[in-house]
Amino acid sequence: MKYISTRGEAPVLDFAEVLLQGLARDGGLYLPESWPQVSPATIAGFAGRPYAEVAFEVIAPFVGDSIAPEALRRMIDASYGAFRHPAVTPLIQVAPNRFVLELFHGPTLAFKDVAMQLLGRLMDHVLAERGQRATIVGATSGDTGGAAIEAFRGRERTDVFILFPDGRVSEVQRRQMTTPSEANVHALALTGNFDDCQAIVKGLFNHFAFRDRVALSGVNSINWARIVAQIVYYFVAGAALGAPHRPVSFTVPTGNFGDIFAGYAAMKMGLPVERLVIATNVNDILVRTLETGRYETRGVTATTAPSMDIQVSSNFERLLAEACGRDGSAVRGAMNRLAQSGSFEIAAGPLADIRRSFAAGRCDEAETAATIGTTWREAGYLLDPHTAIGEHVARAHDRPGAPMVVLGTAHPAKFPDAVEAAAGVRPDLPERLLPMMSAVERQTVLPADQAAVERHIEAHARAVRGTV
Ligand SMILES: Cc1ncc(COP(=O)(O)O)c(C=O)c1O
Ligand SMILES: N[C@@H](CCOP(=O)(O)O)C(=O)O
Repeated sequence: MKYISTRGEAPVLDFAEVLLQGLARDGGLYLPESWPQVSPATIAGFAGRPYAEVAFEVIAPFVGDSIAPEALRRMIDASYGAFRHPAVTPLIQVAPNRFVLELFHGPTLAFKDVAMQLLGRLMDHVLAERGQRATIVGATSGDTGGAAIEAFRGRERTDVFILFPDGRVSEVQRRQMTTPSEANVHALALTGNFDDCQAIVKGLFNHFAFRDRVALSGVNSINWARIVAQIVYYFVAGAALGAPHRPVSFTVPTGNFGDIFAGYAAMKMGLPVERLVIATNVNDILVRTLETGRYETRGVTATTAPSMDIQVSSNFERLLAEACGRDGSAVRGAMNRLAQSGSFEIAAGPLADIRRSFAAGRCDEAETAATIGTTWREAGYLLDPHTAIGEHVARAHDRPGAPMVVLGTAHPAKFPDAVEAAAGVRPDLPERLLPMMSAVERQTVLPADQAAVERHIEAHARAVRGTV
């Protein structure tokens, strides 16, 4: 399998290269040259099979001959063996036609673990085969950071630097990043918002001298391997609910558009999907885009669903590339306008194409709290604020015929204050995570400034390895 950049001007790469590269060198995001197809008979056969077996069948065509099949299978087994639920991503019915797909049974209680547990192992494997090291830099609005640190802590071939917005993540999220004591883990609290952190990460990738000096790699969903691992649970849920014989809809709490793009990929691979519904909080750039055809950034508002406090939604570029027939110059034009003026217009054809597969809805703070409260009282099920946003939007898009799956992206115990205020019950952290709540924290506070981040990373490389 080969990969091409959304902007059409970067080298065509194989899976292992894409895994280590993160962002393409033309500033774009990698996409597979074509979508592997999964036949209806294969989808039907996924029902009831162990998660790891389905994962291997879905992921292997994307990996091609970059990694030996036995090694890939071992890494998949180890990744999902670490989940605390035997089904890995169980489906819970919350209404006659609606289900929550619980994606938070991994080590850090968020859906990020599903991909990150595998990504850590894949990167380590490829680096070891090549005798290389990498510097991983990631931006987080709360969950990617903890999941990445958990996946890479103590690994000898990688240093991991996570940029998070100071004071804008929950205490549990912050402690997952600041309490690991391994020397290769670096939590950087930036005085800005998530979009500032993400812009700095992209800036580091576009500063080629720095990128090459530190052997920069990325773990955000700009890295195609993240998306690949997330495609699996769409097939697992779809098959459990009757696919390929009946279509299924998914509502996805959305920020950086990675998770829902994985659903789009599953659909392109043959999963019958009725609707992909984008659910946002008041940071609703994606809802406005679907309504008006104009992608326009505005200021970020802090909410009780901090991981979705995002305006620049990276993976939308992948969807735009698809809708524009992989026309790199059209995508480059849109991204240049976004950089220059903070907005771009989507032409009528591509917009109609996007609207055929996607719907969208927003959920404000009062609606989030009300949804947590009513779901607890009526269904006895405790939602975290991100999943509650999905549940609220899903209710408005529920249709008879196709079951609706809401992606449960985080465990309520990651956001105990918001959940307690809304439902009147305080969700408990699993016992294994309790020591973290009184452990010593270690973080560096930096301005939201690319040069300051570069200096910090290079100083570390000099101190530890005598290089750079
Ligand atoms: C709990 C939670 N829900 C939803 C999202 C949004 O996912 P995505 O950025 O893939 O759209 C995130 C962050 O990415 C998250 O951490
Ligand atoms: N919500 C995310 C933001 C980063 O998203 P990613 O999927 O691109 O890593 C977070 O919790 O950090």
